Amino acid sequence: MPLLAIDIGNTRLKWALYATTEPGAAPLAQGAEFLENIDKLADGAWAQLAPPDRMLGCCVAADAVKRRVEEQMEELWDIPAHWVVSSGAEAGVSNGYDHPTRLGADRWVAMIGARQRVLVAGAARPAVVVMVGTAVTVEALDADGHFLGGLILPGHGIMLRALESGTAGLHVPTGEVREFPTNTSDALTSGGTFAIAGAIERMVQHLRRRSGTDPVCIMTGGAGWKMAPHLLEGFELVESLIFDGLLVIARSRAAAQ
Ligand SMILES: Nc1ncnc2c1ncn2[C@@H]1O[C@H](COP(=O)(O)OP(=O)(O)O)[C@@H](O)[C@H]1O
Ligand SMILES: CC(C)(COP(=O)(O)O)[C@@H](O)C(=O)NCCC(=O)O
Ligand SMILES: [K+]
Repeated sequence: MPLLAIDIGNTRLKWALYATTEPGAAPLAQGAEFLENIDKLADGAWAQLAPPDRMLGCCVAADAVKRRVEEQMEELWDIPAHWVVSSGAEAGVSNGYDHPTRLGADRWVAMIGARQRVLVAGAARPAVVVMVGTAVTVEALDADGHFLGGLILPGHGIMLRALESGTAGLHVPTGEVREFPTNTSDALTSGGTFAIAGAIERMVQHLRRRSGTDPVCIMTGGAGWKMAPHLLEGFELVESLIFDGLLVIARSRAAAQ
């Protein structure tokens, strides 16, 4: 029962083809495309795939992007596109958002993937789940799998572009992350990195105070590797977190049928 899993963010579409929904299954094939290239998927990366017989995705990009992806699928396969919508509860995670359906589907799916990793590792513990993509999100899950709330902040690229467009003198190449930056490039790169690191550390503190125990810390997203060396807390970098979450959801929905 090959499953095509798709994660559409504001910068890139990531996809992976799985033979089964077993936890930890390695994908048969996977790839990523910038959104400007998604109209070539049917003629390119997807052309040679073993045909999937189901698809499950999450999308936080515009509806027009989602439709373009559905068109690429229709060119090759006769399967419906199923997109996850955040809800009050799914696959063992409950949603504390004021309006559960307004929570970004990528955030919801990542938390469902993280919750499974926490439970597979042993006793139920609270978790901080960080995604570093176009934007950065920092979520708090309690030991019962309840989403307490989360932060949204600009990613590296948006921070730099905002500073460039809002000032006269900040047009410089990318710099290095330094504790004490001594040039404009390093000051900007370090400022962005430590802004994100600071937000993450605060959420870890908040959750530790709220739950009285050390949370599990999990990070994912295209720019996660940039942040990993600069965090005080021990974060596990899990590239496949959204796909893990999509597999959990696919399995739990199939079991409920
Ligand atoms: N090789 C790379 N290709 C694309 N993005 C990269 C790469 N390396 C780092 N990045 C960073 O990752 C971000 C995109 O991450 P991604 O998780 O795909 O974002 P989104 O889910 O918002 O589309 C970019 O904003 C960029 O800063
Ligand atoms: C926060 C996000 C923009 C993150 O998008 P990304 O960086 O993954 O492209 C996305 O999850 C979103 O549009 N969320 C809806 C608003 C919310 O979650 O409250
Ligand atoms: K994303």
